[in-house]
Amino acid sequence: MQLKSLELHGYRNYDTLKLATEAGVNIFIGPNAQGKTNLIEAIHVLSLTKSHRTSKDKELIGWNQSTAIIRAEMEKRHGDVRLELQVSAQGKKAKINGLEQRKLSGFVGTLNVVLFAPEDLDIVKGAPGVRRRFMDMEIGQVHPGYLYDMQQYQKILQQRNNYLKMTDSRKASPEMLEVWNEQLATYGVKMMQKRKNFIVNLQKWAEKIHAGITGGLEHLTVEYKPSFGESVGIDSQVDPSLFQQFMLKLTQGKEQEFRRGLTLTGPHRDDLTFAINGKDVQSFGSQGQQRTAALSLKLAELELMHEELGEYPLLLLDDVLSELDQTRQTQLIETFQSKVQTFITTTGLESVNMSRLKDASVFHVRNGQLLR
Ligand SMILES: Nc1ncnc2c1ncn2[C@@H]1O[C@H](COP(=O)(O)OP(=O)(O)OP(=O)(O)O)[C@@H](O)[C@H]1O
Repeated sequence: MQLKSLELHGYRNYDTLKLATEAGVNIFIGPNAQGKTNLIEAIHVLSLTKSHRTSKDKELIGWNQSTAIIRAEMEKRHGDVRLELQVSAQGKKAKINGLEQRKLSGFVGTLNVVLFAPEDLDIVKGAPGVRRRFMDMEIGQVHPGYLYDMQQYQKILQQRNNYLKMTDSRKASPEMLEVWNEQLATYGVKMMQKRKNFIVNLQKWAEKIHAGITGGLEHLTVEYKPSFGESVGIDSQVDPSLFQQFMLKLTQGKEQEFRRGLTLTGPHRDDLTFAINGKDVQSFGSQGQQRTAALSLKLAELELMHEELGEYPLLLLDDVLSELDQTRQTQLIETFQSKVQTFITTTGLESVNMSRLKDASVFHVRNGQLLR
């Protein structure tokens, strides 16, 4: 797929921007704090309706503005599509080809992106919550139904946790808990099976890509570590035995859960592990190995989405080229430039291996304005 144009109104430091984008590599260059990341973020928000930098939507709205508008024209395998997302204090409104979408989940996944930013190092290095968010964002792009299951799961989890916190275990209603447990296990098992499926497929590509980048020296493995149930299947139907295990865990852990006021089992406590040549990357990997592992994961996602969607998503590289040595940059650029529309931000072209770029368009960013 390809973004043909991008239009911003009242978005962060862009009052009005109309940009015709190129099919190949688009480079946004400029000093710090000019609006390079804001542009990448706007494309990401149009894809997922969420920023990768903040969970507070109001931060996206330009100061002294009441609404931020992102519009784009894109070319997809099945034809051209116009997208519009409005963000205001009242919430978000999304339109596809001028038609307002009743649910945002129906909008997510029209434009697909893979973003690689410096903070993605945390997927390997950071806390488990970062890895769960990574899985959720990526699966949600390709399977909007997953987002629905996740939202339902979180809603029930919140209600159940409130109940655990507020209620004396001796006075708790077994009927109420039973209803929550059943709902939690139903949505939770669906999430676990989708996550497992995603990681199994991602691993296949990540291993190959990582070996390519490291000249065959490093063998990367990624494993899904659910909070229980070692043998999670990848079926789309709810696995009855996993459902029963989940129910049993919830029932058996009841006393402890009341004591702590928390649900202690389920996908909200899942994790991922990464190993290079059999050694845990989080504990033993160098900074460079951790960064390369994160990059391999992101590049694997491009291939995975291509398999699922029949076309490549956009690749957004925010301030990461300078972090990679020339060999890794070359590998990255050469692998994808002819098949994936790419957006790169950088403070200077000296850190980009320009000799390897075929048809790159360079835009200079200054204080929320663009010059070609
Ligand atoms: N809601 C907003 N309204 C107006 N301006 C904003 C808003 N949010 C951020 N900014 C401004 O946007 C600028 C930051 O832009 P951005 O994060 O895109 O920088 P950048 O060009 O990527 O810089 P760096 O190279 O440091 O990463 C800052 O000047 C900031 O004050």
